[in-house]
Amino acid sequence: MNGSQPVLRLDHVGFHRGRRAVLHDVSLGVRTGEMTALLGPNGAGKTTLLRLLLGLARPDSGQVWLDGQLMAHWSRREVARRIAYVPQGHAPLFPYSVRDIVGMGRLAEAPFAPRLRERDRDAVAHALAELSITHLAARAYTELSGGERQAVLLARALAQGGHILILDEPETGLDYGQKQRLYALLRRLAQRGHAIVATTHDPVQAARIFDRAILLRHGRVMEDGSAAALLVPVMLDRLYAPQGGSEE
Ligand SMILES: Nc1ncnc2c1ncn2[C@@H]1O[C@H](COP(=O)(O)OP(=O)(O)OP(=O)(O)O)[C@@H](O)[C@H]1O
Repeated sequence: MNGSQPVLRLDHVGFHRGRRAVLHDVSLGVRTGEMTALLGPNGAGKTTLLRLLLGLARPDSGQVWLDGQLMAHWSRREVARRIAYVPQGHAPLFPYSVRDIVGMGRLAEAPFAPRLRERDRDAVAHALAELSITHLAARAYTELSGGERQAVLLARALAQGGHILILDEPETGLDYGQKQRLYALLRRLAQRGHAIVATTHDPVQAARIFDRAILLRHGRVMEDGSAAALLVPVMLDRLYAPQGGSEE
């Protein structure tokens, strides 16, 4: 863990779905140069927490801070310039080309431009090359395999720029080699000064790859600390013990 100020922070955040509390008093900070894994059993609140970090949901109590300002004070476009998101299993209805999908990452920079400018095209080419998928540029996204799609969504996030990258279960559907390349890429981005946050259901890999782990259970932060220290069998047994119908 590094000692820098968090670029993204939840401060005593609570969130409800209808009358049910989904997150309770969650406080955490995300720092540049750091890879943070978010783990917890199904329904623990990981995706909800990501939505709050992305500014897509507003907390019922507490505050979300982005680059030292309340999230609510940033416009959607300003947020998109700072935070890129790689969602899970994204399947558009229309067969856009890979180049078009990655180009959509440039919309926050040039929302009204009729077509991509030269520097947008350069950013797209650079992102495709970084993910080693330049050869897929003209292919229809809808005709790609799951792993290829995941690489395209990552390229879109890279083309978008910004210093915070949030990923929802990014290793889903990837084979062993693709996973290793994904983790190496995330590490390179962290070393270049990105803050990386990813949910994962793979604690064994997360212990090896991530700097930090936040363990979420019943909508509360159970532990927050070094991934290697926290992601050990005794802790994982506690984290993934049957949740039952009520909170402990
Ligand atoms: N649209 C919704 N309406 C009502 N409740 C919801 C909705 N989305 C999620 N929930 C509930 O909020 C809680 C947290 O869900 P969330 O999707 O954040 O969990 P998660 O940790 O991401 O789970 P998973 O690992 O299964 O993806 C769950 O109890 C879920 O049933």
